[in-house]
Amino acid sequence: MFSFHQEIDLSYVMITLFFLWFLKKFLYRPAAKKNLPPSPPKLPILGNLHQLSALTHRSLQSLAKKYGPLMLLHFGNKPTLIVSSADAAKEIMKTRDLIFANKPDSSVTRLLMYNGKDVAVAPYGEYWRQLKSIFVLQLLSNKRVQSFHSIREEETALLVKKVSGLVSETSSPVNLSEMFVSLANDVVCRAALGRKYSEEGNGKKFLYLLREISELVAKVSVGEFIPCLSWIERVSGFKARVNKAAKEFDEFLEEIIQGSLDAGQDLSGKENGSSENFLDILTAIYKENSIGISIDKDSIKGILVDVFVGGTDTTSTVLEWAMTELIRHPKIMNRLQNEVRGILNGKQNITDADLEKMYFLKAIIKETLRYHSSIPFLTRIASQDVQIMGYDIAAGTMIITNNWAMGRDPESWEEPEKFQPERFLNYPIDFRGLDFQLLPFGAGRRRCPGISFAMATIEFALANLVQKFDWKLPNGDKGENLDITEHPGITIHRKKPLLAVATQYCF
Ligand code: HEM
Repeated sequence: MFSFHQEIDLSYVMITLFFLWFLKKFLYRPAAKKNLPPSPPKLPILGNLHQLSALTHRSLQSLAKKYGPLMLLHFGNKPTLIVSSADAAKEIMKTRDLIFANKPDSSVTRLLMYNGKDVAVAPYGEYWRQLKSIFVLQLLSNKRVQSFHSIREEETALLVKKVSGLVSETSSPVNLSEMFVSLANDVVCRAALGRKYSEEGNGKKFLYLLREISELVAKVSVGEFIPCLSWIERVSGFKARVNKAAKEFDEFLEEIIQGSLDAGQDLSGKENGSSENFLDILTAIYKENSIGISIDKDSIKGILVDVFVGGTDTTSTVLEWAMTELIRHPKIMNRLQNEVRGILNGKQNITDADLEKMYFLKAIIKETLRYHSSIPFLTRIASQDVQIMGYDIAAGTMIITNNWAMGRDPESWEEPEKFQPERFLNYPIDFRGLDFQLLPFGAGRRRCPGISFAMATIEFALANLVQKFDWKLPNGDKGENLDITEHPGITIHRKKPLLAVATQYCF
C-alpha cells in the first residue's frame, strides 16, 4: 500500500517522466547520424590491433578485400582510415590534399626527428614549406643530382670490383643485399657529408647508429595506441633505447656540423656547385641566411636524419627486389642484358645518355616499385571533419594509404600478382605522384623529394650489374624456387639476404 506521501512522490515521478518523453519526442533533435566507413568488429582496448600480423600491409589488404577500399579501423584508441584504391587515394592526396597535409607523429619520432624540425614529420605550415623548398631546390634539384654523377660512378665501380674479386678468387656467392646496403649508404653519405664511413673506427659507430635509428623509427610504440600500456615501454627498456640512440646520434651530428662551421666553408669558389655536399649547403644557409631562409642547428640535424632514414634503406630495397625478380625470371633478365649490352655495343662505361635509351630497364624498375613498393604505407592526419566518398571522417583520424596493396589491386592492374615489366612499355603510367594507382614515392604536398636522386643510383647500379655479369642462384637452384619471404619494417625488404653467383661477361 502507498501512503499519501508516497502517492505524491509517484505523481511527481510520472509528471517528470512524461515531461522528459515530451522533450525528447518534440524538442530534442539528435545529432545527424554519421555515415562511417565499414569497419571490422573490434575488441575493447585493442580495437582492431589483434587483426594485424607483423606483415601489416598484407593483413590490411585482406581486410580491405572484405570491407572495401575505405575502411575504418581502431588501432587501440586511434581511429584509423585505411585507403586501398587509386580513387580513394586521389581524394586524400589530390582533391583534399590540404586537409590531409599533416603527418602523424609519436613520442619516438619526436625524439629522433628533432621534435618535428625535420621535413618528414614537421607539421604542415610555413616552417615545413621552407624546409621542403630547401630539399627540392637546393639539395635534390636535377642539377644537383647530376653533380653527384662521379660519386655514383666511383661507388658503383667499387661494387663491381668487389663482385669481380669474388668471382675470380672464390666463385662463392655474392651477398647482394649487403652490397646494396653499402652502396646506398656510401652514395648518400658522400652526397650528404662529403665522405663515407667504413666499418672501422668511428665509422662503425655511425653505421650502427644509422641502423638503430632506422629500426627505432619503424617500431610501433604500444603506448601511442593504448595509453594505459605505455608503462611497457619503460619496463622493456624501449624508451631508454630511443633516448640513448637520439643522444648519441645528436652528439655525432653536432660534431660534424661544428666541424663544418669551424672549417669556414667558402662555397663561392666552388665551380658550378659541383662539389658542394648537403652539409656545405645547409651550413651556408645557417650562417649566411644565403637563400633568405633562416634555419638553426636542429633544422640541419633534422634534415640530415631525413636524408639518412629516407634515402638509404629505400634505395637498397628497390635494388634488392629488382635483382630478386630478375634472378627469378631468367627470360626477363636475358632481355634486359640484351638491351643494355646492345646499347653499349662493347663499350664498358655507361653514361646518363645510355641510360636514357634503356626503356626495358626503366620498365623493370617501375614494375619492381609496383610489385614491391618499398615503403608500404603513406600516412596522414585529417586536420578537420571531412567527407570522403560519402563517408564522414572525423578530425584527428589517422589515414593509412596501403600503397603496397594498391600496386596489386586487380581494379588497376591486369594479372597484378605476376611480375611483368612489359606492362609499362608504351604505357604512360609513372611513379611521380600523378598516377594514383602507382605511388611508391607518395603524392601531393608530402610527396618524396628524393625521386631523381634515388632513380639515378638505382638505374646506374642495375645497368652495370647486368651488363658486366651473368647471374644465377647458388647450388644450381632454379630461380622460381628463390625464397621471397618479406621482413616487416618501415621498408619491406627480403627476410633472407639475396645470395647469387656471378660470372664475368666477356665483351
Ligand atoms: C627508392 C627510394 C625512395 C623511396 C621508395 C622513397 C619513398 C618515399 C615515400 C613513400 C615518402 C612519403 C610520401 C608521402 O607520404 O606522400 C617519402 C618521403 C620523403 N622522402 Fe623519400 N623515398 C626514396 C628516396 C629518398 C631519398 C634518396 C631522399 C633524400 C635524399 C628522400 C627523402 C624524403 C623526404 C625528406 C621525405 C618527406 C617529404 C615530406 O614529408 O614532405 N627519399 N619518400
